[in-house]
Amino acid sequence: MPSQLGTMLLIANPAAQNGRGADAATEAAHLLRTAVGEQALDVVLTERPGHAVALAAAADGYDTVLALGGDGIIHEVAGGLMERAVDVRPALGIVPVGSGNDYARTLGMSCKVEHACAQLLNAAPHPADLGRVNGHWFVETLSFGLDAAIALDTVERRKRTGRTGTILYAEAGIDQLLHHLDARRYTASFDGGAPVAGASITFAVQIGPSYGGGFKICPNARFDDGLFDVCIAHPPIGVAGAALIFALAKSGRHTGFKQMEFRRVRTLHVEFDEVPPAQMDGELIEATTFDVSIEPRALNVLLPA
Ligand SMILES: Nc1ncnc2c1ncn2[C@@H]1O[C@H](COP(=O)(O)OP(=O)(O)OP(=O)(O)O)[C@@H](O)[C@H]1O
Repeated sequence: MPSQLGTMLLIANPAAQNGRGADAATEAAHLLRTAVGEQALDVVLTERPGHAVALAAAADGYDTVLALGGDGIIHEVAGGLMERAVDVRPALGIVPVGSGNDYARTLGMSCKVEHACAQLLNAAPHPADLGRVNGHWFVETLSFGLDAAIALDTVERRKRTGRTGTILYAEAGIDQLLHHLDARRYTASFDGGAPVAGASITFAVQIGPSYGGGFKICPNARFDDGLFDVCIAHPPIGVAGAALIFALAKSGRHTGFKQMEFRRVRTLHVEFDEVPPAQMDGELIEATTFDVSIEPRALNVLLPA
């Protein structure tokens, strides 16, 4: 079958989803090669964190680069592709094999390898916005506070207890809600406006709607509208209130609470009193000051038909 995707490079994280990435890469390579021919697809497995950035940056001669893994590997591949000049920048496709899969939700990609490959074979490129924070690119989410603390807690907890998946996230979430509902003081300037001082429990800067493994924190965010959607949860929020807001945020029904502030912006400068727990596409970022800007329609991504 002829493919519109041209020559493809599949960059796969064998360690994604606790090691399932390796088998998923074999399955995806078989399915794609069966459809497009042996010659049209090269496959490379990442060997360490950060490796996918270099692999994508060096993707000479490919029309399409596919990232197989979780949001972390998509983040790295997108960052590498953005190091390439625009006229030699392949389109990005994703085969979601992660724990959170937030970008997959935003793009409408299936988390079943077989279905995702079928979607890719019929996909069309569409320009997507990317975010930039302190020199790093991100595809979906940047956030400070509670959800970032949960994400970071899972890493330590996974090592300590060996737990994975929903149980791991539920334990980390309950622990953070009960014991670490910290308000963090910040000063923020939106679109170059006058600085605004405030305190936040969670402060999310979204390209698409999804963060934290499927929470629709900014339910109306669009990944191609040239704007960030910002959601700031202000104190006071008690444990019961936070649990309710989190439960409702799963389906984006938390927006009416008076503690929630929403904005749409192109740039943001935010300074915290001390280093907050912070994540971009699920990866740790450590700083007290964050300069954030949107690059509209920066990268062609493959969207299911
Ligand atoms: N070969 C490798 N060995 C160990 N870690 C790797 C390797 N290649 C990449 N990584 C790192 O693994 C981390 C997680 O990757 P990824 O997001 O693909 O999977 P995940 O954690 O299962 O999914 P999610 O981000 O959705 O939770 C990233 O920080 C990435 O840099």
